[in-house]
Amino acid sequence: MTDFLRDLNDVQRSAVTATEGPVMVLAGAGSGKTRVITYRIAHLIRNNGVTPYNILALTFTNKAAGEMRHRIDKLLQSGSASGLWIGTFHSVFARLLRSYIHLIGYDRNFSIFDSDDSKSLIRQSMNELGITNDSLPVNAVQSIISKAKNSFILPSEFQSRPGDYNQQKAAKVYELYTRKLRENNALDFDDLLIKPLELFRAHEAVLGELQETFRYILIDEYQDTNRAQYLAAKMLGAKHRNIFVVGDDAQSIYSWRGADISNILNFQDDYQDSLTFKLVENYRSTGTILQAANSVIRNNHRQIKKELISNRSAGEPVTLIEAYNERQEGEKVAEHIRSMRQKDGHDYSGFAVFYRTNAQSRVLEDVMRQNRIPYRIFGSVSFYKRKEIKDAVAYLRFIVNERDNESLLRIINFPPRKIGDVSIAKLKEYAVLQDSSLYDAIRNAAEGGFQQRLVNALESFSSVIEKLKELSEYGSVYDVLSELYSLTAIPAQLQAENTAESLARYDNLQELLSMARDFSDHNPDSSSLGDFLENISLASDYDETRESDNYVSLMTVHASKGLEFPVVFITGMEERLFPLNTYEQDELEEERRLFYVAMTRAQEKIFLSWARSRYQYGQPQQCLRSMFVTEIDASIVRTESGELISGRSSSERASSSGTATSRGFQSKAPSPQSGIQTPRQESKSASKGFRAGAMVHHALFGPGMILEVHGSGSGQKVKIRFRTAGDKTLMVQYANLRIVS
Ligand SMILES: Nc1ncnc2c1ncn2[C@@H]1O[C@H](COP(=O)(O)OP(=O)(O)OP(=O)(O)O)[C@@H](O)[C@H]1O
Ligand SMILES: [Mg+2]
Repeated sequence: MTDFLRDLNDVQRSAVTATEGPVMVLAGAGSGKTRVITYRIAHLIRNNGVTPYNILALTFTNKAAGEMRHRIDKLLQSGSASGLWIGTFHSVFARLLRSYIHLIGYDRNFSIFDSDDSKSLIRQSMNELGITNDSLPVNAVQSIISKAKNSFILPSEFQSRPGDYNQQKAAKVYELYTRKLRENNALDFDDLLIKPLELFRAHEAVLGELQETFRYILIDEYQDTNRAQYLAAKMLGAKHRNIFVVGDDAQSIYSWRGADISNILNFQDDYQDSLTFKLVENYRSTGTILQAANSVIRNNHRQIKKELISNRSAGEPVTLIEAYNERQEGEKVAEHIRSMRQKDGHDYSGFAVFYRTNAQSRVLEDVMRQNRIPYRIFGSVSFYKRKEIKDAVAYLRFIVNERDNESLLRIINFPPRKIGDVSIAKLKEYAVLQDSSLYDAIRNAAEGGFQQRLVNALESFSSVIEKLKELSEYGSVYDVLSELYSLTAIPAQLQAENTAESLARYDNLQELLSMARDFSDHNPDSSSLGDFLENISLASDYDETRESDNYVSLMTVHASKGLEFPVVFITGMEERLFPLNTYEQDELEEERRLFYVAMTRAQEKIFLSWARSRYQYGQPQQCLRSMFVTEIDASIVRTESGELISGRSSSERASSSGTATSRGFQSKAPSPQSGIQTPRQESKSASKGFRAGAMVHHALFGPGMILEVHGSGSGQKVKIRFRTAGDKTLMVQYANLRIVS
């Protein structure tokens, strides 16, 4: 046994050394689940002599994979982990598909479409089917298709399912969209998960080979796997059955993406002989932080009871920041960062600022900039989603995959070559007539009877492509990209424009060039364009961080999963923001788990902030403090001046006297009860407004949220969760309830 196992507590060590057969670790935040995976891999390699190539480790982000690899290398004190399969489901499966996808009718050089590309293809499909965005929004269709894919329902099956009119229309789009993806030789993100399943089912020999390769499978954040991921893991692990999963049901926050918490609950059913370990000691956070997190998550009904105790001292109380608007909220956050830096000597990198929705980041970002606090923002418009980057990447993608019409259409007239939509439509027709690809039609345009002007423009385009293609055969990614810049003069144009925006875009293109150089330097063996593109396609918003930099991290709560920071600010603690508009109990519980995730990222100190007024939907809205704040044990929460907080805030009092309007009155989707109303008007229509999820106020019990509504008329009863008084069922007729929002 090697020394490093001493860095683990007894249960962790048992989980690490129980290497054979199915094992699950079910444990709360910060209890060392990720650490156990890391050590287990090191143990398999060092102490059990397993070849790294036979180990498959699946993490939630590429960054987590990188860190894990780095730690394993450190534990083994050599490069002996090379060959290890480690990455996200998406990246590992993309790698597998590069080897085998020809067996199910794609070329190995397939493109990976991001969600914008896929939306554009769905829009095209809808157009062709004569379905307008007004009758059925493209976003809705995209989400229906994605859900179907994640549940592993193929178009044919989806079409034969009974469904309402919209479902049926979506089913048609799904079918055409699938066909178009294939024509483009492209996969969307969901395909990266389901194509392997298709492959495994159709080609048992391939599955057998992979089962043999992956003798040990380890999965982090198992609570957030969806059905396709679950099935894939199960199939790959079926032979050796050395499948090791770690997770925390209280941190399941991706059900909107199809994650299925029952995967964790079913593990024991699937593997009757499995071992389960529970880790109860939290090494990350102070006692106070855990007390705060535990007091909140206790309000969820659906959870596996787990114990979590801190092995650290109580530490500092939670500080609640109250601001009059979102700008002051940001200012206060910046002020606390500045003063804590001076007082406690934290680096900027010791601070993280979280928000529930991306829209909140703009003001926070402004404030950081104005206060000269270095920051980095994750998850808004990610680097790779910027127009100039997408344009350059589209060129690269097209060079690799000539059938990628999405990319082709993006670049054919960029920079402008006077090739308009009408010409493109004609070219498409010509391609169909010739039974050729669109690019072949372009190359043969001279024979197609098109105007000479157009033929010339197309020739100038294809000559750029052909030159770059040739260069990509022997040149590095860096060479290809610099040649692209010079042939198209895109950066030069931006520089010449000389506006703040164009210069920022110029800088981004230069950044892409440095990345290409970096990539070529770090991957001398595989510096192919295809690999570079794969890295780009699979980079997620939260992967953009660089270790050495010293900056404050700004990110959504979703992006914070698995991470830890000494000081955490959770902003926008307001009703209808965090928790976000929720009407269903399930959704509220998911919001609460999100809040739990946010709090448990903190090691030393949590700040919660909220604004009494916030600009939303184009106008300032009055806000109520989040019910989640009240759920935290009041004894450990202090105001900025160090006082205990009272159960209700000043604005809640204001609203109960009928002077303030709540943001909640203006809902995004117009409904009979929407529009700005005063609480007084609202209470007149009170009986109509009683619905699960509505916030109400009771003279005696104070604020609460309706969980269930039973009956109607004079017999109507409602079950309400009061913030301080707990759950009560009341008769509407007598309860004198006022609907707050
Ligand atoms: N036995 C231990 N001794 C010292 N430190 C530990 C031990 N176990 C875990 N830690 C530290 O505690 C912190 C939390 O561990 P880790 O990130 O593995 O927890 P986790 O269960 O994966 O958390 P999350 O649920 O948030 O993903 C890390 O900094 C880790 O290094
Ligand atoms: Mg973890």
